[in-house]
Amino acid sequence: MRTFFKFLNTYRLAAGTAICFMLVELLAELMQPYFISKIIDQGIAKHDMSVVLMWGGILTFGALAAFAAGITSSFVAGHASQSLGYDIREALYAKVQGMAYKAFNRFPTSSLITRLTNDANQLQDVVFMGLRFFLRMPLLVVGSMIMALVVHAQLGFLLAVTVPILVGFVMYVMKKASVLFRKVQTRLDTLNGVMQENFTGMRLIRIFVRRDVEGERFAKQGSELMRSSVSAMTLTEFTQPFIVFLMNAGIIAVLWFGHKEIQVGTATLGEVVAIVNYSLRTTIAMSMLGSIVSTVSRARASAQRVEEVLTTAEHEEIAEAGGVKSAEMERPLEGGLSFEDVTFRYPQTEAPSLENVSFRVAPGQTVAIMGATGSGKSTLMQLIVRFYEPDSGIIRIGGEVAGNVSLDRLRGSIGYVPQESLLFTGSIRDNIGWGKDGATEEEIVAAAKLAQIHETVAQFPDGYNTQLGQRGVNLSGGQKQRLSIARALVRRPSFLLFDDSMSAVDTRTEAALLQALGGLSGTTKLIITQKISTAAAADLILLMDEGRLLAQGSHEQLLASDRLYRRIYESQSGEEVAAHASDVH
Ligand SMILES: Nc1ncnc2c1ncn2[C@@H]1O[C@H](COP(=O)(O)OP(=O)(O)OP(=O)(O)O)[C@@H](O)[C@H]1O
Repeated sequence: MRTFFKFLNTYRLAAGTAICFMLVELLAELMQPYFISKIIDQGIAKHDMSVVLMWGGILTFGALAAFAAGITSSFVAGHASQSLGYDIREALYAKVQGMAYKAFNRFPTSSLITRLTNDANQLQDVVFMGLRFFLRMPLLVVGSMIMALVVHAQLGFLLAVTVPILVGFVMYVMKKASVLFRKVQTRLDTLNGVMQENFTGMRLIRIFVRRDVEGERFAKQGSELMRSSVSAMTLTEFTQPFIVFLMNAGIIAVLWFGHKEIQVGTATLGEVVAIVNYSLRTTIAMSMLGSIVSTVSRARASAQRVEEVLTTAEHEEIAEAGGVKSAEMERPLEGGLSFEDVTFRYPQTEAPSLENVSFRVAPGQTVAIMGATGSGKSTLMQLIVRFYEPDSGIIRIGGEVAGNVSLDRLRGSIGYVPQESLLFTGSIRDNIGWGKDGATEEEIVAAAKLAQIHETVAQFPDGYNTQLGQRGVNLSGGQKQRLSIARALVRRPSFLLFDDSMSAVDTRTEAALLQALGGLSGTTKLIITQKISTAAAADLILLMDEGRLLAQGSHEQLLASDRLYRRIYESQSGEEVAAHASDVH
């Protein structure tokens, strides 16, 4: 809650204004039953029209004042709450963007989305409700009690007894509901997670004919969300009828005793009407407490969830303040790369994913990284881009210790092509140009040519303006891979990292691509691959197994010295002969 109040602090002036106008509205409202009692007792009972007109005029003025103050208060409260919602979403977004990769992995994407949308909305709602009703309702209740006691002490006492019992009850419900609403929010996260997986995996679900199974999974999560929502709502909704019931019993008691008091002359009709009126207003205020309880309970759960993200301590180093970068920071890293006895294990993992790995790559060289799945190839790349820091050992990039280079400079010198190509909604030009701020048309076309995708793009009716659907659905796997290669190449980086990102590219295109990359003499290239043909063309091959570097050397050296490499070579050379034969036909 502390973080939430920090956000609220920015709007203390608006909040104060909304509360002041709300108090004017409240005061005008509280005086109304009193004025009505005057009209009845001093005007109607005594047949004095001038008194009726005078108090009637005051009553009308009071009602208009309440109306105007209410609208102003609502307007200011609305503005403050929407702005606060905006601030919370912005802060969450910035936090998530800057979060260290290992911390980011702790929050499922769907949960982060729920926190940025649903939870931020809950906090926005609670501020509006808070400024408009939280203070007004208790004040209306207390004010009505005081006014009832002022109007008639004995009858007012009835109201004064009922209210504290109800307040105690409401507090109890609020505590219970908070726990239940936290459960609702977690269930919503899970449901969003299932939805996200379902929509992104739509093709797979259809091909595997898993629609029924996935439908059931969705229905199961949906019904769990419904069940926990129902139990939370039941608790809060039960409070309202209970409050109304008790208050109505109080009103009956006021009417009963009021009737007796009027008979013996210790109370007037106007006084009884005023007390009933105050009781009715208290009933309305108390029954609104039900929805206040539910809003506060949800907001408490949401505030905790927002706080969890905002107080995450692990973040990447902050980008240079105000975007002002010195020439030194801007200067790209150039040269080779080395690992010196590097060991790394993922957080909460026992076995190291990289163990005592050492190798050296000269500037401009091409390195092929091979190994079985899970042998640590991608991990090695994640350490180069500093998603994680090594537990021991040193990584040098461009002659500098990677950990000492600013992230902006380090990553600005790298072109990275991920295992799964991820494209954005927009044109092909936008997607390639995304790799470099202000990339020119020539740079985009040159990158596309290098990535062997230019001819394909040129054949599209809209060329580089072709719009890509969500995640590039209207492209083939190989086309997507080549586009994401072009996106990395447009940066003209000093280092290129390919994380098994040519798997969907056919052999002939891959050969052309590798030849084109060979021409980038100033760029150091690291290519994770399963193909001997790619490895054979590299200056250095790293053969990985269970996080260790089994062997390293050129194709010829490894053929001569390493049994595993020879086995892979032999198993693939048959395939290559077959592939070559099919190319010829
Ligand atoms: N985020 C993570 N948290 C914990 N362990 C991980 C994480 N990512 C990978 N690992 C583990 O680290 C080891 C190396 O994984 P890595 O992804 O580097 O393998 P890889 O050689 O690239 O495999 P593949 O060829 O299948 O992509 C594996 O045992 C894997 O289970």
